[in-house]
Amino acid sequence: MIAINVEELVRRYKKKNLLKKNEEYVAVNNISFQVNKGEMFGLLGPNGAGKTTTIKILTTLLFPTEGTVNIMGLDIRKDAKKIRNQINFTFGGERGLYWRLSGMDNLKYFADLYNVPTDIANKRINRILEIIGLKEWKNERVENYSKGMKQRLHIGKALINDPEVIFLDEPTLGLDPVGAKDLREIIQNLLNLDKTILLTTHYMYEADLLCKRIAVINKGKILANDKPEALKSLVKDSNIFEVEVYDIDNDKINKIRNLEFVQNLQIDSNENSKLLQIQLKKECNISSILSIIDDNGIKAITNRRPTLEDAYIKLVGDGTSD
Ligand SMILES: Nc1ncnc2c1ncn2[C@@H]1O[C@H](COP(=O)(O)OP(=O)(O)OP(=O)(O)O)[C@@H](O)[C@H]1O
Repeated sequence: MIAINVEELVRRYKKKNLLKKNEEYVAVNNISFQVNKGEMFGLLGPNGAGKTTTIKILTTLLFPTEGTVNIMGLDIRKDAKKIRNQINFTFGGERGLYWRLSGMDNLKYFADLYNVPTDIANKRINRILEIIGLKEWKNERVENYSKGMKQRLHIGKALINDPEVIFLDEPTLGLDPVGAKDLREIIQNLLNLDKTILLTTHYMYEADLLCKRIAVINKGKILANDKPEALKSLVKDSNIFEVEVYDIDNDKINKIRNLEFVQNLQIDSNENSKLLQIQLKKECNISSILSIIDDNGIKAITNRRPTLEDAYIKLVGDGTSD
């Protein structure tokens, strides 16, 4: 069964610039995708790609400009109220919880909002506290929770109406590696409860680990929609060459980018160094790269197999062109 069906969805915003009153900005530009019941589906894309706009439409918070959306067979335009009973969502960040209440009282409050009968709510809340690993902390005020615990409570909040479909917008944003790992396990376990999940994330590793299928979205359009393995095969014929240098100027970077066997170049800047991640065709001449950066103080060189992140960079580009 199809849980989420999106067809030719378009969302335009009026531009905020007062001088260009009637100009519109297309945030979601004719996208279509389906998510099967019980599946975890990932929506990946850079800032401003249109992910949050899409989720807001799917959760009935924003009206679509064009196109159709069905959630559990219900039409987003006609059955928004019924849909709201079958879905829930988290929009990351720390807002939306009552910090002066305990975790348990937060959940009780949200159960009330959904009119869950008290006896069912009590059982459900106990179960939720187990799922999100906050049983021992249930009477502690949320203001004393760590960021990871707050995010777990957000997931708990999203389970309070026992929804069929859950939308998670960047659930692990800003968490430390251990907090993020714990949360990923909790999210993974939601599939055992037969939930359908639509997840947005900036972390490729996370999408690769959790999602059965992934749509890569950029500038409002879907560039690819496939299993992680299939996306990775987009870069199976390339090699990733990583060079860490103390510093490098734009001229040299452009010289490397223009080498005929260089498919992509991504730079991660740290305080004391820059990491160049260079996607190379199979047939390449590494020494010509090294001769360009020879005098820049090379700290480290590695050669590695491509990951989902490399496939993503190939699809979305490295941010140098518009
Ligand atoms: N209310 C609004 N009015 C005008 N433009 C908007 C509005 N909300 C979003 N946009 C624009 O629509 C585009 C898509 O935004 P959206 O928030 O959906 O992207 P996103 O993929 O979720 O990005 P991020 O990862 O940064 O959250 C952006 O260019 C954004 O500036």
